[in-house]
Amino acid sequence: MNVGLLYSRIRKDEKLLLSELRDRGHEVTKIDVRDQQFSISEAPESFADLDVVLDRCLATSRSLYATRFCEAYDVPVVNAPETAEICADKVKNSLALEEAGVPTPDTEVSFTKESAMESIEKFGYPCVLKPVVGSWGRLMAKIDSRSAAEAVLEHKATLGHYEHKVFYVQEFVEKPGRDIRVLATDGEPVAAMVRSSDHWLTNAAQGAETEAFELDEEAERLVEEASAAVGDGLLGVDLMEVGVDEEGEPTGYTVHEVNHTVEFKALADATDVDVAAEVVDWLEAKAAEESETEVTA
Ligand SMILES: Nc1ncnc2c1ncn2[C@@H]1O[C@H](COP(=O)(O)OP(=O)(O)OP(=O)(O)O)[C@@H](O)[C@H]1O
Repeated sequence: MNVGLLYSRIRKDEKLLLSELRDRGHEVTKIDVRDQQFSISEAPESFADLDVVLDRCLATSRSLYATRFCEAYDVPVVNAPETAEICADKVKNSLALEEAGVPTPDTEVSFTKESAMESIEKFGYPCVLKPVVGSWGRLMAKIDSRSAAEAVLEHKATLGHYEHKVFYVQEFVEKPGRDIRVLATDGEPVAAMVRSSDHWLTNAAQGAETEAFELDEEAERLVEEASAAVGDGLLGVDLMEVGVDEEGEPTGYTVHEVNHTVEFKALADATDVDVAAEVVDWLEAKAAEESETEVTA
C-alpha cells in the first residue's frame, strides 16, 4: 500500500511507524504540512495514488485542516477530521462522552469569570480548571481555594487568548496517584499503561512514571464505548480509577478524555507490545477496507 504521512516533525513515534511500514515493503509518502499549499479545488500531487493517509501532525490546527483537505480530495484519512475536531476540544470531548453514556468527570462550561466562579463554588475545593484546547497537562489548574480561583480566573480573562475565555470547570477526581492511558484502534485496546506521580498531573510529559497495565472487562468496554463516541480511529483513551478495593483493584473508572494524535513512545517502552506493528496491521486492514469499498462502489 501507499501510505501518506502528514507530519510537521518526525518524533520517535513516527520513526517507529516509518521503519515498520518500510520493513513490510509499503510505500510511504511523507507530507510535511509546512511545505504544502492546500488548494480548495485540486489535490496537490503528493496526494495522488495514496491508499490511506495517517495524520501525525503535532499542532492541532494543522491536523484539523489538513485532514479536512484529505477528505475533500477523497483520500481516506485516519483519524477523520470529525474525530479530530471532537478530540481537539475538551468541551466537545466531554459532551461526546456524556452523550454516549460513558462515565466522565462532571463538568461545567461558562463564559464569564462570575459564572465560572459559581461552578467552582458548586463543585467545591479542590476542583479543576482546564484550557479547552491543549495537551501534556499544560495550563491546567487545581483550584484549592476561592482566592486561588479568583486569581486564576482573573489571569485567564485578562491575559488569555480568546480560547481561555471559555472556562471549563471540572470536579476533582480523587484518583489513586495515577491515571491510565490506553492506545486503541477502532476501540480495540492495543496497549495500556498507568502513569503514576506524586503530582496531581500524571502526564508522561510531566515526568510521571509509566508501567504496563492490564485492562479488566469494564475498562475494555469503556475504551470501546469512548472510542465509538468520538467516531473511532487510532486513539488514546485516558481513564482514571474512581476507587480501589482492599486489594488495590479499581472499583470503577471515569474517562476524562480521548486523544486523536496520540503519542505512543512511552507506551511502547512501558509494555512489551510492538505498538508500531499493531498500528501498521490496523492501517493495512483500513487500506484493504477502503479499496474494497471503492471496488464495490
Ligand atoms: N478532573 C480531574 N481530577 C483529577 N485529576 C485530573 C482531572 N483531570 C485531569 N487530571 C489529571 O491531569 C492530567 C492531565 O489531564 P488531561 O489529560 O485532561 O490534560 P491534557 O493536557 O489533555 O493531557 P494529555 O496531553 O496527556 O491528554 C491527567 O493525566 C490526570 O492525571
